[in-house]
Amino acid sequence: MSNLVIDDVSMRFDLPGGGAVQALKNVSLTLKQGELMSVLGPSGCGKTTLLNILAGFLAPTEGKIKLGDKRVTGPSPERGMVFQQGALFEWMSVRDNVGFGPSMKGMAQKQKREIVDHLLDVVGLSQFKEKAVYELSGGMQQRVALARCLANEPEVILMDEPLGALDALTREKMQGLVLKLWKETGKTVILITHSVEEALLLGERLIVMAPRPGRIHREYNLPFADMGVGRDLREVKKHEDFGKRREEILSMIWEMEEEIMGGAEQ
Ligand SMILES: Nc1ncnc2c1ncn2[C@@H]1O[C@H](COP(=O)(O)OP(=O)(O)OP(=O)(O)O)[C@@H](O)[C@H]1O
Repeated sequence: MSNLVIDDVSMRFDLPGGGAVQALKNVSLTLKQGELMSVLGPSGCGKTTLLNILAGFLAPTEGKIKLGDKRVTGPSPERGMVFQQGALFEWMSVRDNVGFGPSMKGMAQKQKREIVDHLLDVVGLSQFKEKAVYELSGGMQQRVALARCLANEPEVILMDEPLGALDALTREKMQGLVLKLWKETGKTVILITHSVEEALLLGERLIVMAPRPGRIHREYNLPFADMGVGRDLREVKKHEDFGKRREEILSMIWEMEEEIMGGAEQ
């Protein structure tokens, strides 16, 4: 069981013209294997910076990240990333995109085919194996991105606004798919979103971050992700507590945004 530990992480960006931005300050958090956490917060509070540090794309200026016993010092297939869009190989078929990681590992053709077929079945794209990525809709492309990430057998899946570019209906379907994959695979998942509803639906833990410096402002443990597995998510949204939490968090973020705007106008 590999816990993901964020241990007193701070990140400062030195600016070329002098000065610095404190993007994160003293962020600490432990995620148990298999936990699903969503991250919300106003623009500039350090969400993407935190995800990039977890992915190993950035080294924190202070503190450390550990996955199990291992310290994170760079990117690795054990921490898979799903971006908003544009991270697929457009000219390759769906099958080759999903099989890319296993190919890089030198996996035998037969085993690779089995893994790819299974994952395309899981994400509902078995009929589209031979299509080129550019022939698919945005929602289908994100299904490919999820399958491609899973093909690397990551322990942790990091998602940066993975559903942000989709229309409302497709987004809702994909939220259901994320819940299904989370439950079926037992992976640890961290998902950044700008949507309060999505964060409530897709976070058994939810953190709200605050800016200047980027830090954890509030943390919630929520029942809605578990409730939503295999269910119509619209039913979950009708839950009385869902509405209450949505209003509470919306007001919290609204106030932070107002403060930022106030600061910017001075
Ligand atoms: N490479 C960089 N150099 C300088 N400043 C940076 C760099 N990357 C991020 N920042 C700054 O760090 C802060 C946090 O940025 P980050 O992109 O992590 O925020 P965010 O919460 O993901 O924002 P958004 O919701 O708008 O995507 C911002 O003030 C941003 O301008």
